[in-house]
Amino acid sequence: ERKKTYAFWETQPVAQFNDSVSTSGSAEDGPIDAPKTVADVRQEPYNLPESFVWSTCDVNDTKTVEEVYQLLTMNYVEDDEAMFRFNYSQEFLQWALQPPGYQANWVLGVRVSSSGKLVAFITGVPATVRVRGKEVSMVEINFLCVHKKLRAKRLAPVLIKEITRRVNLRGIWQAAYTAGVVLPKPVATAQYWHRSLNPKKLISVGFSRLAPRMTLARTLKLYKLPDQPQTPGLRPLTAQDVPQVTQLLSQYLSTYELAPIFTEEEVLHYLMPVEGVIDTHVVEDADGKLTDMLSFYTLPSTIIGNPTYKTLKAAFMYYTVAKATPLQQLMTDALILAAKKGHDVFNALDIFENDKILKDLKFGIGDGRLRYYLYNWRVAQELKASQIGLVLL
Ligand SMILES: CCCCCCCCCCCCCC(=O)CSCCNC(=O)CCNC(=O)[C@H](O)C(C)(C)COP(=O)(O)OP(=O)(O)OC[C@H]1O[C@@H](n2cnc3c(N)ncnc32)[C@H](O)[C@@H]1OP(=O)(O)O
Ligand SMILES: CN(C)Cc1n[nH]c2ccc(-c3ccc(F)cc3OCCn3ccnc3)cc12
Repeated sequence: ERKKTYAFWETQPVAQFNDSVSTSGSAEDGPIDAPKTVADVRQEPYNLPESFVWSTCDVNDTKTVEEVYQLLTMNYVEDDEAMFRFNYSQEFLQWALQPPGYQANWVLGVRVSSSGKLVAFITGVPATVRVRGKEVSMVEINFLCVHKKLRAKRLAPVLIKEITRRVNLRGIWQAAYTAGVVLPKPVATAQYWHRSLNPKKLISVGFSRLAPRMTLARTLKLYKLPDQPQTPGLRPLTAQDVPQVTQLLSQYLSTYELAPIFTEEEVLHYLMPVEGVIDTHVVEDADGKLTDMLSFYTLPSTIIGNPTYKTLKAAFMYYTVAKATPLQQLMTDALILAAKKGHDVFNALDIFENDKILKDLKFGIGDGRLRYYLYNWRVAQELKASQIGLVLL
């Protein structure tokens, strides 16, 4: 639901709900804040409440990434019924937080001074994002987390202001982020959908329910998939494919109003397969040309309080380009590959052209939405989900 007042967000350079609609309609897209230089940026860190200290977290350090994992696995995002909580793996965090150009001091934690216990976290990674035709250097903000015992103490605004300060010190003034909650002010709202891969487990953990007048046997039959992908020439991405895939992906992403601009180094980092983290396949034709690609990432959820099953293994649709192959066929292969790797469910947003194929591929609509936000960047017009070509982890 939408709050009436946002005491913190009303102080920030973000579009507000009560912003007067530009009558002239000619309002250009652009920064909300007056231009600043690095010299204008506050030099000292923001003050934390007594007994807390800032602590940059090196996720390459085994002990530190374990501490980050423990904080998130117990205190990060839950679904609305508090049945599931995201359980990002340590390998996933190392992948997500160390793309080309990453800044160590943008992986920001808060520790209890006396015990050293990690109790809050927020991260930023660099990204070049095209917004309605304008290329903007940004950070993607993610993994904002405050320990359950420290909630509603206004710690989040301090974390947000401090990471903003650190990013500004590097001459970056915009950010992109997504959230399930409504904040001032979404640039787009996406709906999430789920495709059952292991209906028996999903029903037994309460993720899905047996449809009316459906038996379990009939349900298993409904979601059954072939054991092997169907598209000829489908194979895992290799490093040699990166130049071609960068071309293929960049051309496709340029058709969206909000999308990343990837260098070859970023394509190598974000799409090179990492076991249990990111899976990318390409379609190679008879002449050795790459005509399509599909990718999904693995993000399990803890099943809160279930004695039999501990984890729900979910695949999340990432970047997919269907050029020579019909999108429906390519996505069916993604489902087959995810099922083959033991995923219980395949999640997707109704961004890209996904709304055309979700129903035919037997996705069911989810119980919530993911909102897209920009910091210090006004867009004259909210975007439709189908104009979004950006996936945040
Ligand atoms: C130029 C660079 C700029 C970089 C920065 C860009 C901006 C980046 C922004 C961050 C993007 C993160 C993206 C991301 O990580 C993906 S969204 C996932 C966020 N994390 C979770 O949901 C984990 C579980 N929840 C928690 O850990 C806490 O509830 C959190 C930490 C969420 C809030 O802690 P708390 O103890 O429950 O609350 P207080 O400390 O008392 O603070 C209350 C204030 O926080 C506002 N709030 C609540 N949830 C928020 C959310 N998801 N984004 C932004 N703001 C959020 C809320 O509206 C209120 O402000 P208001 O008074 O105006 O209403
Ligand atoms: C994106 N990234 C920033 C993580 C993140 N934060 N907040 C969120 C709210 C929804 C989704 C989401 C995105 C796509 C999807 F198919 C299902 C989703 O959530 C299901 C509900 N749920 C929440 C937790 N466990 C289950 C992600 C996120």
